[in-house]
Amino acid sequence: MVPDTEKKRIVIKIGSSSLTSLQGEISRRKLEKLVDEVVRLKDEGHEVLLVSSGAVAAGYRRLGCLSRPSSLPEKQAAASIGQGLLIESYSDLFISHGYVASQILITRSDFSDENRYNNARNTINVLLERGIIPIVNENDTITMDFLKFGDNDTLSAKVAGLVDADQLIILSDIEGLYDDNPSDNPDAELITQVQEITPEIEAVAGEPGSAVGTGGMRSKIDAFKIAMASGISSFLGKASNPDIVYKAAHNEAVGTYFSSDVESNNLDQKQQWIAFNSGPEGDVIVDASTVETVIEAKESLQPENVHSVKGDFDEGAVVRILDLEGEEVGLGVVNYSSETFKQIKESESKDLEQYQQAAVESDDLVCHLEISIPIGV
Ligand SMILES: Nc1ncnc2c1ncn2[C@@H]1O[C@H](COP(=O)(O)OP(=O)(O)O)[C@@H](O)[C@H]1O
Ligand SMILES: N[C@@H](CCC(=O)OP(=O)(O)O)C(=O)O
Repeated sequence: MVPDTEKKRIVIKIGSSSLTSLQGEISRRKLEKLVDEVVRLKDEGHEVLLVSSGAVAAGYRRLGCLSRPSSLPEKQAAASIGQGLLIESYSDLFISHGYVASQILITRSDFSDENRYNNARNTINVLLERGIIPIVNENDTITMDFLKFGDNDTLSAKVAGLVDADQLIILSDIEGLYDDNPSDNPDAELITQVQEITPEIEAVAGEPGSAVGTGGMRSKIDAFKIAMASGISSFLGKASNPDIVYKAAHNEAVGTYFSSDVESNNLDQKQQWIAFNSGPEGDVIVDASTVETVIEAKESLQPENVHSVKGDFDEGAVVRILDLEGEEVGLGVVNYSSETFKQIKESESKDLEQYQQAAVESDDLVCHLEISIPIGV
Protein backbone atom coordinates (compact mmCIF):
# COMPACT_ATOMS: atom_id res chain seq x y z
CA MET A 1 0.00 0.00 0.00
CA VAL A 2 1.27 3.49 -0.88
CA PRO A 3 1.96 5.63 2.27
CA ASP A 4 -0.82 8.11 2.93
CA THR A 5 1.28 11.18 2.20
CA GLU A 6 2.48 10.05 -1.25
CA LYS A 7 0.93 11.10 -4.54
CA LYS A 8 -1.11 8.26 -5.87
CA ARG A 9 -2.51 7.24 -9.24
CA ILE A 10 -6.17 6.56 -8.53
CA VAL A 11 -8.84 5.04 -10.75
CA ILE A 12 -12.39 5.86 -9.64
CA LYS A 13 -15.36 3.99 -11.11
CA ILE A 14 -18.86 5.32 -10.68
CA GLY A 15 -21.90 3.28 -11.64
CA SER A 16 -25.10 4.40 -13.33
CA SER A 17 -27.07 3.90 -10.13
CA SER A 18 -24.88 6.50 -8.39
CA LEU A 19 -25.19 9.15 -11.08
CA THR A 20 -28.91 9.02 -11.73
CA SER A 21 -32.09 10.32 -10.17
CA LEU A 22 -34.93 8.03 -9.15
CA GLN A 23 -36.31 8.44 -12.68
CA GLY A 24 -33.06 7.05 -14.09
CA GLU A 25 -31.84 10.35 -15.53
CA ILE A 26 -28.41 11.89 -14.86
CA SER A 27 -28.47 13.91 -11.65
CA ARG A 28 -26.49 17.14 -11.92
CA ARG A 29 -26.14 17.25 -8.14
CA LYS A 30 -24.53 13.78 -8.03
CA LEU A 31 -22.18 14.66 -10.87
CA GLU A 32 -21.13 17.84 -9.06
CA LYS A 33 -20.44 15.95 -5.85
CA LEU A 34 -18.18 13.52 -7.68
CA VAL A 35 -16.35 16.28 -9.51
CA ASP A 36 -15.81 18.21 -6.24
CA GLU A 37 -14.31 15.10 -4.68
CA VAL A 38 -12.02 14.43 -7.64
CA VAL A 39 -10.92 18.08 -7.58
CA ARG A 40 -9.96 17.71 -3.92
CA LEU A 41 -7.65 14.82 -4.81
CA LYS A 42 -6.25 16.68 -7.82
CA ASP A 43 -5.54 19.70 -5.60
CA GLU A 44 -3.48 17.38 -3.39
CA GLY A 45 -1.42 16.36 -6.41
CA HIS A 46 -2.85 12.90 -7.11
CA GLU A 47 -3.43 11.61 -10.64
CA VAL A 48 -7.06 10.63 -11.16
CA LEU A 49 -8.76 8.67 -13.92
CA LEU A 50 -12.54 8.29 -13.91
CA VAL A 51 -14.41 5.32 -15.31
CA SER A 52 -17.93 6.67 -15.60
CA SER A 53 -21.12 4.95 -16.63
CA GLY A 54 -24.15 7.08 -17.44
CA ALA A 55 -24.24 7.45 -21.23
CA VAL A 56 -27.51 5.55 -21.62
CA ALA A 57 -29.06 7.39 -18.65
CA ALA A 58 -27.98 10.76 -20.07
CA GLY A 59 -29.41 10.08 -23.52
CA TYR A 60 -32.61 8.03 -23.42
CA ARG A 61 -35.02 10.96 -22.92
CA ARG A 62 -33.72 12.84 -25.95
CA LEU A 63 -34.09 9.62 -27.92
CA GLY A 64 -37.78 9.85 -27.11
CA CYS A 65 -37.95 7.00 -24.58
CA LEU A 66 -39.94 7.53 -21.38
CA SER A 67 -37.78 5.14 -19.37
CA ARG A 68 -34.36 3.51 -19.75
CA PRO A 69 -34.66 1.30 -22.86
CA SER A 70 -34.00 -2.40 -22.64
CA SER A 71 -33.24 -3.37 -26.25
CA LEU A 72 -29.58 -3.24 -27.29
CA PRO A 73 -30.01 -0.94 -30.35
CA GLU A 74 -32.05 1.54 -28.30
CA LYS A 75 -29.52 1.50 -25.48
CA GLN A 76 -26.76 2.08 -28.04
CA ALA A 77 -28.69 4.92 -29.64
CA ALA A 78 -29.33 6.46 -26.22
CA ALA A 79 -25.63 6.14 -25.37
CA SER A 80 -24.74 7.86 -28.63
CA ILE A 81 -26.76 10.89 -27.52
CA GLY A 82 -25.87 10.65 -23.86
CA GLN A 83 -22.11 10.10 -24.00
CA GLY A 84 -21.50 13.54 -25.50
CA LEU A 85 -23.82 15.18 -22.99
CA LEU A 86 -22.18 13.35 -20.12
CA ILE A 87 -18.67 14.39 -21.13
CA GLU A 88 -19.81 17.95 -21.77
CA SER A 89 -21.17 18.13 -18.22
CA TYR A 90 -17.99 16.66 -16.73
CA SER A 91 -15.81 18.88 -18.85
CA ASP A 92 -17.70 22.07 -17.87
CA LEU A 93 -17.55 21.18 -14.20
CA PHE A 94 -13.83 20.33 -14.24
CA ILE A 95 -12.99 23.47 -16.24
CA SER A 96 -14.76 25.59 -13.63
CA HIS A 97 -12.19 24.22 -11.15
CA GLY A 98 -9.28 24.75 -13.55
CA TYR A 99 -8.91 21.12 -14.67
CA VAL A 100 -9.16 19.57 -18.13
CA ALA A 101 -11.06 16.33 -18.73
CA SER A 102 -10.72 14.01 -21.72
CA GLN A 103 -12.86 11.21 -23.13
CA ILE A 104 -11.69 7.64 -23.82
CA LEU A 105 -14.09 5.04 -25.21
CA ILE A 106 -12.98 1.43 -25.18
CA THR A 107 -14.36 -1.85 -26.45
CA ARG A 108 -13.27 -5.28 -25.32
CA SER A 109 -11.87 -6.06 -28.73
CA ASP A 110 -9.58 -3.01 -28.39
CA PHE A 111 -8.07 -4.57 -25.30
CA SER A 112 -7.70 -8.01 -26.86
CA ASP A 113 -5.28 -6.53 -29.40
CA GLU A 114 -1.95 -6.12 -27.61
CA ASN A 115 -0.86 -3.15 -29.76
CA ARG A 116 -4.08 -1.25 -29.12
CA TYR A 117 -3.88 -2.15 -25.44
CA ASN A 118 -0.34 -0.73 -25.23
CA ASN A 119 -1.38 2.29 -27.26
CA ALA A 120 -4.20 3.04 -24.82
CA ARG A 121 -1.68 2.89 -21.97
CA ASN A 122 0.69 5.33 -23.70
CA THR A 123 -2.13 7.79 -24.38
CA ILE A 124 -3.54 7.63 -20.87
CA ASN A 125 -0.06 8.01 -19.34
CA VAL A 126 0.48 11.24 -21.26
CA LEU A 127 -2.90 12.58 -20.11
CA LEU A 128 -2.32 11.66 -16.45
CA GLU A 129 1.22 13.00 -16.40
CA ARG A 130 -0.08 16.31 -17.78
CA GLY A 131 -2.70 16.62 -15.05
CA ILE A 132 -5.69 15.82 -17.29
CA ILE A 133 -8.57 13.72 -15.94
CA PRO A 134 -9.28 10.96 -18.49
CA ILE A 135 -12.90 9.80 -18.38
CA VAL A 136 -13.31 6.27 -19.65
CA ASN A 137 -16.50 4.49 -20.67
CA GLU A 138 -17.25 1.48 -22.79
CA ASN A 139 -17.84 2.44 -26.42
CA ASP A 140 -21.49 1.44 -26.13
CA THR A 141 -22.63 2.57 -29.55
CA ILE A 142 -20.57 0.02 -31.47
CA THR A 143 -20.07 -2.79 -28.98
CA MET A 144 -22.02 -5.94 -29.65
CA ASP A 145 -23.62 -7.66 -26.68
CA PHE A 146 -21.34 -10.69 -26.76
CA LEU A 147 -18.22 -8.53 -26.92
CA LYS A 148 -19.14 -6.19 -24.12
CA PHE A 149 -17.14 -5.79 -20.94
CA GLY A 150 -20.71 -6.14 -19.67
CA ASP A 151 -20.48 -3.40 -17.12
CA ASN A 152 -17.89 -0.86 -16.19
CA ASP A 153 -16.66 -2.71 -13.10
CA THR A 154 -14.30 -5.10 -14.85
CA LEU A 155 -13.38 -2.39 -17.34
CA SER A 156 -12.27 -0.17 -14.44
CA ALA A 157 -10.09 -2.94 -12.97
CA LYS A 158 -8.49 -3.62 -16.35
CA VAL A 159 -7.84 0.08 -16.84
CA ALA A 160 -6.37 0.31 -13.32
CA GLY A 161 -4.00 -2.53 -14.23
CA LEU A 162 -3.23 -0.99 -17.60
CA VAL A 163 -2.06 2.29 -16.05
CA ASP A 164 -0.45 0.62 -13.03
CA ALA A 165 -2.72 2.48 -10.62
CA ASP A 166 -2.06 2.54 -6.90
CA GLN A 167 -5.72 2.30 -6.00
CA LEU A 168 -9.07 1.43 -7.54
CA ILE A 169 -12.12 3.03 -5.91
CA ILE A 170 -15.49 1.64 -7.01
CA LEU A 171 -18.42 3.83 -6.02
CA SER A 172 -21.86 2.29 -5.94
CA ASP A 173 -25.28 2.73 -4.36
CA ILE A 174 -24.29 0.49 -1.45
CA GLU A 175 -21.98 0.91 1.57
CA GLY A 176 -19.71 -1.97 0.51
CA LEU A 177 -19.76 -5.75 0.23
CA TYR A 178 -22.23 -7.39 2.62
CA ASP A 179 -22.21 -10.99 3.78
CA ASP A 180 -25.54 -11.42 1.97
CA ASN A 181 -27.44 -9.43 -0.66
CA PRO A 182 -28.92 -6.55 1.40
CA SER A 183 -31.84 -6.29 -1.05
CA ASP A 184 -32.96 -9.74 0.12
CA ASN A 185 -31.62 -9.80 3.66
CA PRO A 186 -31.97 -6.69 5.90
CA ASP A 187 -29.71 -8.31 8.53
CA ALA A 188 -26.77 -8.61 6.14
CA GLU A 189 -23.53 -7.22 7.61
CA LEU A 190 -20.82 -5.13 5.99
CA ILE A 191 -17.49 -6.86 5.34
CA THR A 192 -14.81 -4.22 5.87
CA GLN A 193 -11.67 -6.06 4.73
CA VAL A 194 -11.14 -8.72 2.08
CA GLN A 195 -7.68 -10.20 1.63
CA GLU A 196 -8.59 -13.08 -0.61
CA ILE A 197 -11.58 -13.69 -2.82
CA THR A 198 -12.58 -17.10 -1.59
CA PRO A 199 -15.54 -19.14 -2.91
CA GLU A 200 -17.42 -17.95 0.23
CA ILE A 201 -16.92 -14.32 -0.78
CA GLU A 202 -18.03 -15.09 -4.34
CA ALA A 203 -21.12 -16.80 -3.01
CA VAL A 204 -22.40 -13.68 -1.20
CA ALA A 205 -22.33 -11.54 -4.34
CA GLY A 206 -25.71 -11.13 -5.98
CA GLU A 207 -27.48 -9.27 -8.77
CA PRO A 208 -28.03 -5.50 -8.91
CA GLY A 209 -30.75 -4.11 -6.69
CA SER A 210 -31.62 -1.17 -8.94
CA ALA A 211 -33.07 -1.02 -12.43
CA VAL A 212 -30.16 1.03 -13.79
CA GLY A 213 -27.20 -1.00 -12.43
CA THR A 214 -26.02 -3.78 -14.70
CA GLY A 215 -23.31 -5.78 -12.97
CA GLY A 216 -24.46 -6.06 -9.38
CA MET A 217 -21.95 -7.36 -6.87
CA ARG A 218 -20.83 -10.26 -9.10
CA SER A 219 -19.11 -8.02 -11.61
CA LYS A 220 -17.58 -5.99 -8.77
CA ILE A 221 -16.10 -9.15 -7.27
CA ASP A 222 -14.67 -10.04 -10.71
CA ALA A 223 -13.23 -6.53 -10.86
CA PHE A 224 -11.63 -6.84 -7.42
CA LYS A 225 -10.12 -10.19 -8.40
CA ILE A 226 -8.50 -8.59 -11.42
CA ALA A 227 -7.25 -5.66 -9.34
CA MET A 228 -5.89 -7.94 -6.61
CA ALA A 229 -4.14 -10.18 -9.12
CA SER A 230 -2.60 -7.03 -10.59
CA GLY A 231 -1.34 -5.92 -7.14
CA ILE A 232 -3.77 -2.99 -6.84
CA SER A 233 -5.52 -2.12 -3.55
CA SER A 234 -9.21 -1.46 -4.03
CA PHE A 235 -12.16 -0.02 -2.21
CA LEU A 236 -15.92 -0.32 -2.56
CA GLY A 237 -18.13 2.32 -0.99
CA LYS A 238 -21.28 4.35 -1.28
CA ALA A 239 -21.06 7.26 -3.72
CA SER A 240 -23.48 9.44 -1.77
CA ASN A 241 -21.52 9.30 1.52
CA PRO A 242 -19.86 12.63 2.32
CA ASP A 243 -16.18 12.87 1.28
CA ILE A 244 -16.19 9.20 0.31
CA VAL A 245 -13.55 9.53 -2.40
CA TYR A 246 -11.20 11.63 -0.32
CA LYS A 247 -11.54 9.33 2.68
CA ALA A 248 -11.13 6.18 0.56
CA ALA A 249 -7.97 7.58 -0.99
CA HIS A 250 -6.69 8.15 2.55
CA ASN A 251 -7.93 4.76 3.76
CA GLU A 252 -10.36 6.33 6.20
CA ALA A 253 -13.71 5.61 4.57
CA VAL A 254 -16.44 3.26 5.67
CA GLY A 255 -16.75 0.52 3.06
CA THR A 256 -14.90 -2.62 1.96
CA TYR A 257 -11.16 -2.58 1.35
CA PHE A 258 -9.65 -5.27 -0.88
CA SER A 259 -5.93 -5.75 -0.65
CA SER A 260 -3.75 -8.74 -1.22
CA ASP A 261 -0.37 -9.45 0.34
CA VAL A 262 0.14 -12.55 -1.78
CA GLU A 263 3.38 -12.08 -3.69
CA SER A 264 2.19 -14.08 -6.72
CA ASN A 265 -0.76 -11.66 -7.03
CA ASN A 266 1.35 -9.23 -8.91
CA LEU A 267 1.03 -10.03 -12.56
CA ASP A 268 3.12 -7.71 -14.68
CA GLN A 269 1.38 -5.83 -17.48
CA LYS A 270 2.13 -8.41 -20.15
CA GLN A 271 0.73 -11.13 -17.88
CA GLN A 272 -2.33 -8.98 -17.11
CA TRP A 273 -2.93 -8.65 -20.81
CA ILE A 274 -2.59 -12.42 -21.29
CA ALA A 275 -4.82 -13.20 -18.30
CA PHE A 276 -7.64 -10.69 -18.65
CA ASN A 277 -7.70 -9.31 -22.17
CA SER A 278 -6.26 -11.62 -24.80
CA GLY A 279 -8.43 -14.09 -26.67
CA PRO A 280 -6.88 -17.58 -26.73
CA GLU A 281 -6.53 -18.96 -30.25
CA GLY A 282 -5.91 -22.62 -29.47
CA ASP A 283 -4.95 -25.15 -26.84
CA VAL A 284 -1.68 -26.71 -25.74
CA ILE A 285 -2.14 -29.91 -23.75
CA VAL A 286 0.33 -31.07 -21.10
CA ASP A 287 0.46 -34.04 -18.71
CA ALA A 288 0.00 -33.92 -14.92
CA SER A 289 3.70 -33.90 -14.11
CA THR A 290 4.27 -30.90 -16.43
CA VAL A 291 1.36 -29.09 -14.75
CA GLU A 292 3.11 -29.52 -11.42
CA THR A 293 6.76 -29.01 -12.33
CA VAL A 294 6.38 -26.39 -15.07
CA ILE A 295 3.04 -24.55 -15.06
CA GLU A 296 2.45 -24.27 -11.31
CA ALA A 297 6.17 -23.68 -10.73
CA LYS A 298 6.05 -20.94 -13.38
CA GLU A 299 8.98 -22.39 -15.33
CA SER A 300 9.30 -22.09 -19.10
CA LEU A 301 7.40 -24.82 -20.95
CA GLN A 302 9.71 -26.78 -23.27
CA PRO A 303 8.52 -28.12 -26.66
CA GLU A 304 9.13 -31.75 -25.64
CA ASN A 305 6.75 -31.27 -22.67
CA VAL A 306 3.84 -30.47 -24.95
CA HIS A 307 1.64 -33.55 -25.22
CA SER A 308 -0.48 -32.28 -28.12
CA VAL A 309 -2.14 -29.15 -29.53
CA LYS A 310 -5.65 -28.26 -30.66
CA GLY A 311 -6.69 -25.61 -33.16
CA ASP A 312 -4.72 -23.64 -35.74
CA PHE A 313 -2.55 -20.91 -34.30
CA ASP A 314 0.51 -18.96 -35.31
CA GLU A 315 3.69 -18.30 -33.42
CA GLY A 316 2.99 -15.48 -30.94
CA ALA A 317 -0.62 -16.52 -30.29
CA VAL A 318 -2.10 -16.80 -26.81
CA VAL A 319 -3.22 -20.34 -26.03
CA ARG A 320 -4.98 -22.07 -23.20
CA ILE A 321 -2.84 -24.65 -21.47
CA LEU A 322 -4.95 -27.69 -20.60
CA ASP A 323 -4.23 -30.83 -18.62
CA LEU A 324 -5.05 -34.25 -20.04
CA GLU A 325 -8.58 -34.03 -18.60
CA GLY A 326 -9.18 -30.81 -20.52
CA GLU A 327 -9.02 -28.60 -17.40
CA GLU A 328 -7.51 -25.16 -18.04
CA VAL A 329 -4.31 -24.77 -15.99
CA GLY A 330 -2.86 -21.65 -17.52
CA LEU A 331 -2.52 -19.29 -20.45
CA GLY A 332 0.57 -18.41 -22.38
CA VAL A 333 2.09 -16.97 -25.53
CA VAL A 334 3.56 -19.68 -27.78
CA ASN A 335 6.84 -19.41 -29.63
CA TYR A 336 5.75 -21.97 -32.25
CA SER A 337 2.74 -22.38 -34.50
CA SER A 338 0.38 -25.35 -34.12
CA GLU A 339 1.94 -26.79 -37.31
CA THR A 340 5.44 -26.64 -35.83
CA PHE A 341 4.26 -28.27 -32.61
CA LYS A 342 2.94 -31.16 -34.70
CA GLN A 343 6.26 -31.43 -36.55
CA ILE A 344 8.14 -31.44 -33.23
CA LYS A 345 5.94 -34.28 -32.04
CA GLU A 346 6.81 -36.33 -35.11
CA SER A 347 10.56 -35.54 -34.99
CA GLU A 348 13.25 -38.01 -33.98
CA SER A 349 14.90 -36.99 -30.72
CA LYS A 350 18.15 -36.09 -32.57
CA ASP A 351 16.17 -33.54 -34.64
CA LEU A 352 14.76 -31.80 -31.59
CA GLU A 353 17.94 -29.76 -31.19
CA GLN A 354 16.77 -27.28 -33.80
CA TYR A 355 13.91 -26.25 -31.51
CA GLN A 356 15.96 -24.32 -29.01
CA GLN A 357 13.31 -21.84 -27.92
CA ALA A 358 10.89 -22.64 -25.12
CA ALA A 359 7.33 -23.45 -26.20
CA VAL A 360 6.15 -20.77 -23.75
CA GLU A 361 8.61 -18.56 -21.83
CA SER A 362 7.97 -18.29 -18.08
CA ASP A 363 7.38 -14.51 -18.43
CA ASP A 364 4.66 -15.19 -20.97
CA LEU A 365 2.89 -17.75 -18.80
CA VAL A 366 0.04 -17.20 -16.37
CA CYS A 367 -0.87 -20.07 -14.11
CA HIS A 368 -4.58 -20.28 -13.41
CA LEU A 369 -4.05 -21.11 -9.75
CA GLU A 370 -2.84 -17.59 -9.14
CA ILE A 371 -5.75 -15.84 -10.81
CA SER A 372 -8.71 -18.20 -11.21
CA ILE A 373 -10.68 -15.63 -13.17
CA PRO A 374 -12.33 -16.84 -16.35
CA ILE A 375 -10.65 -15.22 -19.33
CA GLY A 376 -12.57 -12.42 -20.96
CA VAL A 377 -14.48 -11.35 -17.87
N1 LIG B 1 -23.38 -9.18 -1.13
C1 LIG B 1 -23.79 -7.99 -1.57
N2 LIG B 1 -23.35 -6.85 -0.95
C2 LIG B 1 -23.73 -5.63 -1.40
N3 LIG B 1 -24.57 -5.43 -2.46
C3 LIG B 1 -25.03 -6.52 -3.13
C4 LIG B 1 -24.66 -7.84 -2.72
N4 LIG B 1 -25.22 -8.70 -3.58
C5 LIG B 1 -25.94 -7.98 -4.48
N5 LIG B 1 -25.84 -6.65 -4.23
C6 LIG B 1 -26.50 -5.60 -5.02
O1 LIG B 1 -25.55 -4.96 -5.88
C7 LIG B 1 -25.95 -3.59 -6.04
C8 LIG B 1 -24.83 -2.75 -6.62
O2 LIG B 1 -24.60 -3.10 -7.99
P1 LIG B 1 -25.18 -2.24 -9.23
O3 LIG B 1 -26.64 -2.00 -9.03
O4 LIG B 1 -24.76 -2.92 -10.49
O5 LIG B 1 -24.48 -0.86 -9.01
P2 LIG B 1 -23.60 0.10 -9.94
O6 LIG B 1 -24.56 0.81 -10.84
O7 LIG B 1 -22.97 0.96 -8.92
O8 LIG B 1 -22.61 -0.74 -10.69
C9 LIG B 1 -26.39 -3.22 -4.63
O9 LIG B 1 -27.24 -2.11 -4.62
C10 LIG B 1 -27.10 -4.50 -4.15
O10 LIG B 1 -28.48 -4.44 -4.46
N1 LIG C 1 -21.63 2.00 -20.52
C1 LIG C 1 -22.96 2.14 -19.95
C2 LIG C 1 -23.00 1.69 -18.55
C3 LIG C 1 -23.10 0.26 -18.24
C4 LIG C 1 -23.59 0.18 -16.81
O1 LIG C 1 -24.74 0.41 -16.52
O2 LIG C 1 -22.63 -0.01 -15.89
P1 LIG C 1 -22.84 0.04 -14.28
O3 LIG C 1 -23.76 1.14 -13.94
O4 LIG C 1 -21.48 0.36 -13.83
O5 LIG C 1 -23.34 -1.29 -13.84
C5 LIG C 1 -23.40 3.62 -19.92
O6 LIG C 1 -22.55 4.51 -19.91
O7 LIG C 1 -24.59 3.87 -19.85
